Parts: sequence; structure tokens; C-alpha cells
Amino acid sequence: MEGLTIRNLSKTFGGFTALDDVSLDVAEGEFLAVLGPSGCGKTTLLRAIAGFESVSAGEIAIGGKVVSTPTLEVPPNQRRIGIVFQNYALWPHMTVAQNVAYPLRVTGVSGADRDRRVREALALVDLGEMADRSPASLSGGQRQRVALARCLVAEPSLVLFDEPLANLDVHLRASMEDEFRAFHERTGTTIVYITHDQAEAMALADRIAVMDHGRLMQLDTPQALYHRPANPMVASFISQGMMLPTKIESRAIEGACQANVLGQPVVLRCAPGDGPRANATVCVRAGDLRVTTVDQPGFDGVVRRTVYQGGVARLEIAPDAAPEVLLHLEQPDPQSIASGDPIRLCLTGGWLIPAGDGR
Ligand SMILES: Nc1ncnc2c1ncn2[C@@H]1O[C@H](COP(=O)(O)OP(=O)(O)OP(=O)(O)O)[C@@H](O)[C@H]1O
Repeated sequence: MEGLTIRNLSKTFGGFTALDDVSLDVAEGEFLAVLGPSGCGKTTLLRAIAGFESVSAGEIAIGGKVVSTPTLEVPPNQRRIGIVFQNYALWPHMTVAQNVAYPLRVTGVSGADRDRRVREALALVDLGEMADRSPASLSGGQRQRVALARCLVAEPSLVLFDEPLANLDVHLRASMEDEFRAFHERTGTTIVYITHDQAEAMALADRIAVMDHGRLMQLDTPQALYHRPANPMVASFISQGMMLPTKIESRAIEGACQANVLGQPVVLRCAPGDGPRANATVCVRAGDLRVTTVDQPGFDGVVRRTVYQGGVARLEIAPDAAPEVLLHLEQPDPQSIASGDPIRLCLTGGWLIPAGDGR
């Protein structure tokens, strides 16, 4: 298979396991984001793919060719990989074109061939007009595009992005997201994109690998991660899913179970074959909760906090039957609910976290 294949990859530093039995495939032309909290192993994974880090167990293959095992290490410059870092790493004394030409110079590509490839790479990132400018005269986003062109000029089979937007302000991040998406559509490059920003991963990637403590928690489309998280870590990490204890009362029929949550009967979405079991948990999104009245099905709680957000207020609520869980929902204007008020909520749906850890 072309693209990238990782099989049972582990990496230990002394006695510490930074990557723990990670397996994943990235298809040729696919855009995969690797997402997870600080310290989950994202950078170690990227460094192992790039060849900057040896592996303790398992195997990495790029374009069908094995490049890393505990006894084999193909050097980084023979892996046909491009890397875009968050700090651009452009040479300040060179023009934009000279920066982009640099990887070709060091590999001995010269003359008209080099000029043509630099022109094409700059055109791909829409910087053809800026070839003779110095990096200091460019905006942060333009510099990031030069870094992208410099990586593309070497015609990599795989491009690794290491939190490339982490240093940019919010507006520039949004426009660079558009640029990266357009770039991927235009070139069909296989991309592995490391980030701790969930919104960025969701906006850009075909699929997302969620990691925690060195382990792959779930690899799926953004929609599947949101609607069908495989375990509590993914459920709470993606869009602040809320977890509530649940009693399942029927077997799954057409993807739904009858259940009871905090005393309220409710139909929940679930995996095929799910059914009554101990310690079941439902993942609830803010949109699954609404404020209701005492004569309606639901459960009672107390408002702990309200935060007005323009047009809506975020209500944080502790249910009476599980006060250790803090629920949140958005209540549209006009606002009449205050902190400390008793409240009744109705749960309209949710996803039953599958049994086991779902990996
Ligand atoms: N050379 C090393 N020696 C010892 N421990 C290391 C080394 N490199 C990484 N680690 C540890 O491995 C774990 C994973 O680190 P890594 O940098 O891959 O995480 P990350 O997900 O990229 O985090 P962040 O988002 O904060 O950059 C951390 O606990 C880190 O301290």
C-alpha cells in the first residue's frame, strides 16, 4: 500500500513508554490529523515517522517501503518526507525563491530545472509574485506558505505538519486552514498533521487519530468521533462530551436501546449488539439537553454557573442524582435563569459508550 503504514509501534525512553503499540494506515492522498492532549506522544510519533527517533518495537513503512524497525533506520533524507514546522525556520538572509531552492541546492539540482521547480512550488502556494522578497517583509501566513513551498519543491511522498498554526493569531489561523485545505485538494499530497487543536483537526482532516498516554484511542472521521466515540476519553476530549451513568433496559434494535438516565426513560443510540450490562455510560452533547418543566419527563438539578455568550448563555448544571457530574447546555435569549436556581432538564438522546475501551 502507498501512503503510510504503522504497525504495533512502541517507543520507550528509559523506563517511560511514549508510544504504546500504535497501529494506523494513511491512504495515499489522505489528510490525517493526529490529535491529543499535551504529552500524549504526537511529536514522538512525528519524529519516528520522519526518522529522527529510533523505534523500540514495531514497523513504519512509507510508500510501501519499510523505513523503521528496531533494527532498521532509513536516514531522514532518504524517506522522501517534507516537514512544515510551527516556526517556519526560513533563512533570513535569502530571498523567498532562494529559501525554496535550498533543498534542491543541497541535493545538487541546478540550473533551469531548479528554477522551474521553485517557480512551480511558489505558484502552488500562490506566492509567485513574491519570489524576490526577503522573509522579513512577509506576514506570518506568507512565511508559512514559503515553508510549505520549500517542503513541496523536493516532491515528498508524505508531508508532516507539526502544529503549523500554533504561532498565528486567530484570524490568520482561519485563513491558513483554508489555504491548507485548498493546497491538499490541488496537490493530493498525503498529509499527517499534528495538532492539539480539535477545531483545526476537524476542519482539515479526512480522518483523525486521537491519542492519549502514547496509545491510539480511536481513528475515525470527524463525524464518527463526534457521534460515535469509542471510549470515555474520546467522548470527553471531542467537543466536551458529558458522561452520565446509564441503566440499559433493552437490547440494541436498529442502532438504539431503551435506557434510563438519572431516572428519566430515554432512547439512546448504540453500537450493534449492545444491551443490558453493568457500568454503562452515555455520552451526551449540549444539544441533547433542554430545559423543561416539572410536569414533563426529565431530571432535576441545580444551576452552578451561567455565562452569557451573546444570544445564548452557557448554563452549568449539577444533576441532583449525580452532583459530581457538571452538565452544560446553551440557553437562547431571553435569559431568566440564574446561578443557584433549581432546574429540570430533559435528555433527548445520546450515544452509549461501547463496552470495553473500544480500541
Ligand atoms: N527524549 C525524550 N526523553 C524522555 N522522555 C521523552 C523524550 N521525548 C519525549 N518524551 C516524553 O514522552 C511523552 C510524549 O512526548 P511528546 O513530545 O511526543 O508529546 P506531545 O503529544 O507532542 O506533547 P505536546 O503537545 O506538549 O508537544 C512526554 O511525556 C515526554 O516527556
